[in-house]
Amino acid sequence: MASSTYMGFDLSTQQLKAIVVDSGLKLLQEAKVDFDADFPHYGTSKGVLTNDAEHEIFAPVAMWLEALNLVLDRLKSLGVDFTSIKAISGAGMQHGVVFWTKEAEDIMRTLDASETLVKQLLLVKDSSEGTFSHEFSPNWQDASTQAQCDQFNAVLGGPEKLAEVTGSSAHHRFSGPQIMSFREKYPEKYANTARISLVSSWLASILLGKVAPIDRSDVGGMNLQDLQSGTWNQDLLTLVAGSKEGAADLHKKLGDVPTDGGASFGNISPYFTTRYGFPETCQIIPFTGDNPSTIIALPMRENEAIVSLGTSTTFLMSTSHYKPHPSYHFMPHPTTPGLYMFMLCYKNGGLAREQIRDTLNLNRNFLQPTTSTSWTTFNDLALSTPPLGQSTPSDPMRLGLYFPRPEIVPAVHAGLWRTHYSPLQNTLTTAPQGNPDNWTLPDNDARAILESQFLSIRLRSAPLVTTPSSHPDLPPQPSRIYLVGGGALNHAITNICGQVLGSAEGVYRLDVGSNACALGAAYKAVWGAGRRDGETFEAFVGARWREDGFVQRVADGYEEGVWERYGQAVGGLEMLEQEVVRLAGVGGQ
Ligand SMILES: Nc1ncnc2c1ncn2[C@@H]1O[C@H](COP(=O)(O)OP(=O)(O)O)[C@@H](O)[C@H]1O
Ligand SMILES: O=C(CO)[C@@H](O)[C@H](O)COP(=O)(O)O
Repeated sequence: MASSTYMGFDLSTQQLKAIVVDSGLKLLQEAKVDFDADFPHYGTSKGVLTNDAEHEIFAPVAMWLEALNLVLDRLKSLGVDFTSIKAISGAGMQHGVVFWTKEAEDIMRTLDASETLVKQLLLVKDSSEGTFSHEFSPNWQDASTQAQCDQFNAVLGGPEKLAEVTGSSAHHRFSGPQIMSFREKYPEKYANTARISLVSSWLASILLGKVAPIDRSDVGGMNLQDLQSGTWNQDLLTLVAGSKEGAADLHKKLGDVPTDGGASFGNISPYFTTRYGFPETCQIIPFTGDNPSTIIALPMRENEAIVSLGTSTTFLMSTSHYKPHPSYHFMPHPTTPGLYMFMLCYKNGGLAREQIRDTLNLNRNFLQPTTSTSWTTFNDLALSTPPLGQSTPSDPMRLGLYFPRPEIVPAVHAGLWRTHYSPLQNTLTTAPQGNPDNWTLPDNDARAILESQFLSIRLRSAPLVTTPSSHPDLPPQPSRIYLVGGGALNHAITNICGQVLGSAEGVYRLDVGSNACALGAAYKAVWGAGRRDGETFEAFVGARWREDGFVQRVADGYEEGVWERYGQAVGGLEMLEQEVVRLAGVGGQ
């Protein structure tokens, strides 16, 4: 009999990825579906659709259904033996919600394995029939819910109080404000909604054949749960539902949240056993958010950090200290009670870097300037430019903010600002504007955008980092930084990340497969199905983890002199942000 294998999914902005590992955590196979490239008929760009007039960003649920069939077909053609898959878990981009009709579970129970999911589950347009009461899922980049966020921030007595209770102040993308906006905009569809899933629990539900509970960690991206007690906050439910009676109904729509992140939801649905050959006993282990799943792709220790360089940039730490603040997020840890995930999230990550790359390529007049996606010019310029554009430490520092989309941190409208900061006088010496003197455009942007992105992380993570225990002589900084996501493949990005943020033991890249969230999900499946009574995720994975095969050191991290110079620049960045918020007005997130 073949030995057991485990599957992990990641349903992210631009792709659905699936991987298979063995019980020793070894990666066996992986496959992906790229939404824009594989499904041009949905008309998405970078995985989403937009309604610019209302700042809405969303994705078609049907596209994800089609992707699930296709990614499994692809694994099959790679030779994956589905009969040995003992358990499945997964990750979904955070905050997005899917609305189910009351007919949904009946329809899911009676699926015909010879037909595709999309054909059988799709909404029957403008009626309550079908599985989904709304054909789209709001995306985390959506910025349409300012009015709802204002009420969220007010209802408990201010953004600080909301952050203390739910782990975050109100954010446009968070599920609570999104559900409230859905009820106000589409009251009939809301009334036709029997259940509400997050993206992660939605994918688990499809595989399970009934609506799966929301995950203990992903619930931290909703602005709805009291994280300390693990219960829905009644004032917030009442706000979203519009009345006290509505709050009880909303509670039913959301369901209860189990506390054990490893306890099986049950067996896989017969649709998948018949169509793909999964065993009837294959377990569905709770699916979590993509960021919580990323922190379990590595056995993280105190004072270590992950920088995830995907469509969004996120900075993640695992900590036992719950210190909520309106400008960042705390969420329950996906596997381990008593631990939390600290997170900073930036909307302008990979796509903002790509925009500078494309301008540079266009400017160099490459053979096919408009279609070149090569990072060579970007990297050469980033690495050949001195830190902060300074020839000597007394020169003004070049600092920029690159926000093609409204930003979360700081919460500000879209825009592009460049300036000079004098560390000696502690002032901005030129007004923030698009094109200042002594700034060679677009060449100087390559280094400046990377510095700006990492300086923002350094500014906001400072309260969380301590003196590395392995290097007690060094100033407070992460002991180690692990990079994951598409941008981690880029050596200019990895080097500049280490120079700005430090990292006593160096900068590492996760070197297993191409996707950390899917890997974390697969590890959770192995743990959920294989743990002994009371065995923690850390102990279980730690016993199977091999540093030499799983991570690679890609940059030095702390460089004496350079790190200190970036320390001065942090003050300049903070000043630039304040000035930009003053000029452009709060409006992002
Ligand atoms: N060599 C590279 N250098 C810089 N960025 C890269 C490189 N390869 C991929 N990327 C970036 O990675 C991003 C996708 O990363 P990924 O982790 O797959 O994202 P997501 O999970 O959000 O779909 C793209 O926006 C792309 O710009
Ligand atoms: O909004 C957040 C976190 O709060 C994003 O991190 C999303 O969870 C999706 O990120 P990608 O993996 O698609 O970059």
